[in-house]
Amino acid sequence: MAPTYEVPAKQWAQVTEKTGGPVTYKQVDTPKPGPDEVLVNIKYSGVCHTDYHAMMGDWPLDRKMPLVGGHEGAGIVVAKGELVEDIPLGEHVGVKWINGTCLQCSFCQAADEPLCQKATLSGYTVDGTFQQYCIGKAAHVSRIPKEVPLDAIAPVLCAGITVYKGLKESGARPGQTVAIVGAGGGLGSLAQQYAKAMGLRCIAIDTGEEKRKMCIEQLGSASFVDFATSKDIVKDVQACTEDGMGPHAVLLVAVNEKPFQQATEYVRPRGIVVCIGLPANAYLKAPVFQTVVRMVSIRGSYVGNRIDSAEAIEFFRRGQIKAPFKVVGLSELGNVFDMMKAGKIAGRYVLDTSK
Ligand SMILES: NC(=O)c1ccc[n+]([C@@H]2O[C@H](COP(=O)([O-])OP(=O)(O)OC[C@H]3O[C@@H](n4cnc5c(N)ncnc54)[C@H](O)[C@@H]3O)[C@@H](O)[C@H]2O)c1
Ligand SMILES: [Zn+2]
Ligand SMILES: [Zn+2]
Repeated sequence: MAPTYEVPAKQWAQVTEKTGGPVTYKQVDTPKPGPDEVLVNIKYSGVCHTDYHAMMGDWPLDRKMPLVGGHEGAGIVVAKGELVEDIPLGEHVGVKWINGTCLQCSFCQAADEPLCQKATLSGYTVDGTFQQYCIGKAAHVSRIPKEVPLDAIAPVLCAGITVYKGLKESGARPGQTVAIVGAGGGLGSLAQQYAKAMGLRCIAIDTGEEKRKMCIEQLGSASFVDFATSKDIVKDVQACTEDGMGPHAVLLVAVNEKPFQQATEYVRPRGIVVCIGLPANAYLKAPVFQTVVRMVSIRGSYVGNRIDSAEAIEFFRRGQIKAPFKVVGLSELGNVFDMMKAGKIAGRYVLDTSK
């Protein structure tokens, strides 16, 4: 028999009350699931740079306010609506950025649900995972096998899915080289592990000794270029490839505009530049002549669909994804945002919602 759960009327949450923050740790009402929704007791939530952008109002996309952010939530289904038949109470699930979509439009029909115009976004247009109890559409929560630890899988639910999808979009094939720009952060650290599991060689680009060490010694990148000390990024990145012609693909997961202007210069002829990071007010710029005669492609990649999500979790379950993360209490989100703003986080912070 499926277990039953007692759900408290009030719960702890981190709430953004106005653009620019800060977040306030306080008790709020526990939400109730609608007919096609589940209520998830979030045990752990990763902190993605997107959550910081959401608090700051960095993007030309409306969000709810006040807002409970967070979209890397891992937990247990403790209640569900009457239409939910295939998810038993007690199931381990993940709440990701795409909280729900219409399932009817041409994008949803083609399994391109991140492009659904009616998509609801966790921690952005609906309250997210920086709380103890969070709502997800049953059709969109990700199943997490019971043997997978909920703290370590949390960052996979946005960062992992997104870079896994981005690597697919990069067209890079086993044996080829991909540059990861922003390699020391949450997306970047996972990108190196997925790339390695996919048989790719990585050039990590970020700054500082701690991140260099993590990328080379823990995450298995072949080389590291420090963007802050390099005198010529283009030359230095190209020098990391055997023939000096540059990487076959570039994954841009940095939070600054500058590398978005540089990547087309060092990518290999016929290479693909995949834009994933979303710095505020940023533009892409590339020289037309070199882009044409070197046959360079530039594309965007946005989270992943449900099967990308399931595959990203399965890579983790098989033991192929080991990226460093630090666990602190939900009450400490404000400090995590401060470190994030300063670029001081190597890997990911994960919040324990019980503290
Ligand atoms: N497209 C998507 O679907 C998607 C999904 C999730 C996150 N994002 C975005 O991806 C970005 C990264 O998120 P995160 O959580 O990994 O952030 P993070 O703060 O953990 O990491 C960002 C890293 O970029 C590095 N960086 C800054 N300037 C750089 C430069 N000039 N060159 C190289 N590296 C540089 C920083 O040192 C840091 O290590 C954010 O903008 C986030 O909103 C996009
Ligand atoms: Zn749709
Ligand atoms: Zn995210």
